[in-house]
Amino acid sequence: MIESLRLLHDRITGAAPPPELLKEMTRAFEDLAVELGLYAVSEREQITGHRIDLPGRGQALVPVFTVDESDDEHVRGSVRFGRYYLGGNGAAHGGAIPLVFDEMLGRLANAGGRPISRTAYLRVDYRSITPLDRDLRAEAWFDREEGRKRFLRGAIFDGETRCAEAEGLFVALNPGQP
Ligand SMILES: CCCCCCCC/C=C\CCCCCCCC(=O)SCCNC(=O)CCNC(=O)[C@H](O)C(C)(C)COP(=O)(O)OP(=O)(O)OC[C@H]1O[C@@H](n2cnc3c(N)ncnc32)[C@H](O)[C@@H]1OP(=O)(O)O
Repeated sequence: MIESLRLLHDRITGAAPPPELLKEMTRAFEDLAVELGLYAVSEREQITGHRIDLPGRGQALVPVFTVDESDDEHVRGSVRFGRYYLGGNGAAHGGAIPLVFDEMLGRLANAGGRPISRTAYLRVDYRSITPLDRDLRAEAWFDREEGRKRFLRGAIFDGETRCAEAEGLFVALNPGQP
């Protein structure tokens, strides 16, 4: 379902259907929303975002980061920004790129049985445009750890071109901290 939703996001962004079809589709979306509303659950019970076995954890917010290899200190994989993430002129939106870094760095920060941490800051440097519809190489790694503070870094490449890089601080939560 989430795969279909991602495709739909891309197609909606890239289409200009005639007004009659737009009306028809809008009604169909509204009907779906009403039907899904009948099955609303709490955050704990929801499926999206909680299925670590599914691409993108089964959520449609963040472009899917596919892991090729990983250990407790590094992760290497690929990411592809579809049309939905267009900023302008073929380049990914500057807000979509930190989404991917937060996901990659955040997942790594919490990997290896470490206690859950939250992002305290995320700094992103945009080195070159990040093109849409291309498989980009993405990497994240642990820089250092100081008590509850975990400093991680990451980068996204298009071939040899460094598109963007990030540094994040993740702070391990104290017991009972939301
Ligand atoms: C995580 C969810 C898990 C869900 C599980 C689903 C299963 C899937 C598994 C995995 C997928 C995960 C993939 C996604 C990951 C995404 C993660 C996010 O995006 S989290 C949302 C955005 N972040 C917030 O909402 C934080 C809001 N802020 C806070 O809650 C607090 O400020 C927090 C926890 C960051 C720190 O607060 P304090 O009260 O616990 O601790 P203090 O004493 O303030 O800081 C501790 C140390 O850190 C430094 N520090 C804190 N913030 C700093 C900052 N912004 N810059 C520099 N230093 C900072 C402080 O100076 C202090 O350092 P000194 O010990 O004195 O050396």
